[in-house]
Amino acid sequence: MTKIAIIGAGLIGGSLALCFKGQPGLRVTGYSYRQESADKYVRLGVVDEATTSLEEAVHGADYIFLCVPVGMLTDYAQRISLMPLKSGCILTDVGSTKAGVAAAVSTIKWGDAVFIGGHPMAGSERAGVEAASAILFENAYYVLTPDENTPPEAVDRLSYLLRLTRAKIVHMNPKEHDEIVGAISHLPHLIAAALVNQVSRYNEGNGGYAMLAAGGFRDITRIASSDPIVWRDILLENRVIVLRLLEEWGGELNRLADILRSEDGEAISGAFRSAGEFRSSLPERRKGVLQSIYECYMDVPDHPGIIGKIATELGNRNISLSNLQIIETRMDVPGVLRLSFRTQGDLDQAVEVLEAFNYVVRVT
Ligand SMILES: NC(=O)c1ccc[n+]([C@@H]2O[C@H](COP(=O)([O-])OP(=O)(O)OC[C@H]3O[C@@H](n4cnc5c(N)ncnc54)[C@H](O)[C@@H]3O)[C@@H](O)[C@H]2O)c1
Ligand SMILES: O=C(O)C(=O)C[C@]1(C(=O)O)C=C[C@@H](O)C=C1
Repeated sequence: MTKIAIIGAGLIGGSLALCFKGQPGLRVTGYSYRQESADKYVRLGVVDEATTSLEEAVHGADYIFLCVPVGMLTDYAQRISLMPLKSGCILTDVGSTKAGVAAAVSTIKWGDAVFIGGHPMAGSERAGVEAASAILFENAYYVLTPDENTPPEAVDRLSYLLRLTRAKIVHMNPKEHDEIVGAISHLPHLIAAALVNQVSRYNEGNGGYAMLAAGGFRDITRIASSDPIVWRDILLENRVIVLRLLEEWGGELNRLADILRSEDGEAISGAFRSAGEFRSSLPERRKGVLQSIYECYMDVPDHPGIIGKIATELGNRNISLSNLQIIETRMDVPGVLRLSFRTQGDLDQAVEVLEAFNYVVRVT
């Protein structure tokens, strides 16, 4: 039996555990610092067994996944390095920052064990084992950060195990990782939190802000609900890069303010045009729980029964809607409806049908 120890089976650790549990020849042990959580891991069927003893969790393990907040990773790595480990054991982490941990673990004596940094580029604003999902990583990128001293055989072995996540493994240098992920993940989380807090302050004086907050606000701020401790640690760890990115973000905002001040309509539409072009060129994840969404938006007149009519027309053609949301609707202007589908085929067919009914449809 191959033993996999998951240290902290929250959203990410629990999702990894679900990818491995029940696979032939694999046995998954969860570790939590709290008995209550360890019991929950077993009750929810995320692991085969769970313990609050770190030593017991890592004893005889072939793979150890450190899935705790970034600020605790080095401490856990150090403690584990002092415990008896199985020869050839591979330790890896899932932390959202890579350079700090890589530097810290490079000073640890691992004996026969090997440490390989890792970071699955998938997640959500939810936290805890209840949010874990076996398909979270499907088709996402999974970054590994081996260095020149990492035995290629160990990288191959870890990559082979990770095939069970159905993620796409890529290798990257920790510093480059932190620079890129700082811009595409850490900065956006800060911006989302700042925007929500700004609006929340306005709302204290006038509840209309929360009342009218519709699709646009919700779309850009979903990640503001992310776990406070997880994000405290990520941002503190990558602060040098994030502080520079924030300065550059300030520059972007100043440029936008300038063109607005000078009422330069061409420059404003240019900003949206170039942003839209880059956004549509982003590679899409074709599967997976969080991003298996193929969406279009359509303007709908505020007629009673219009939504039922749209759903019926699609249903009559066997086009399955996975979600339908009214983003905005007022008596005097068309509302916006967001239609979500599980496959590109359903989306394409739906657009064809809706356009045949003369609806204006936009695909994101
Ligand atoms: N949330 C995401 O979208 C995402 C995506 C990729 C990687 N990550 C990384 O994954 C790691 C875990 O994040 P998550 O989103 O699964 O968070 P989570 O809160 O769902 O899970 C964190 C786990 O750490 C444990 N933990 C918390 N405090 C602890 C303490 N004081 N001592 C011991 N264990 C403790 C919790 O019990 C839980 O099992 C982090 O390093 C994070 O950077 C997160
Ligand atoms: O989809 C989300 O909610 C996420 O926050 C996932 C996300 C990201 O920013 O893309 C967050 C942190 C990670 O380390 C990797 C992925």
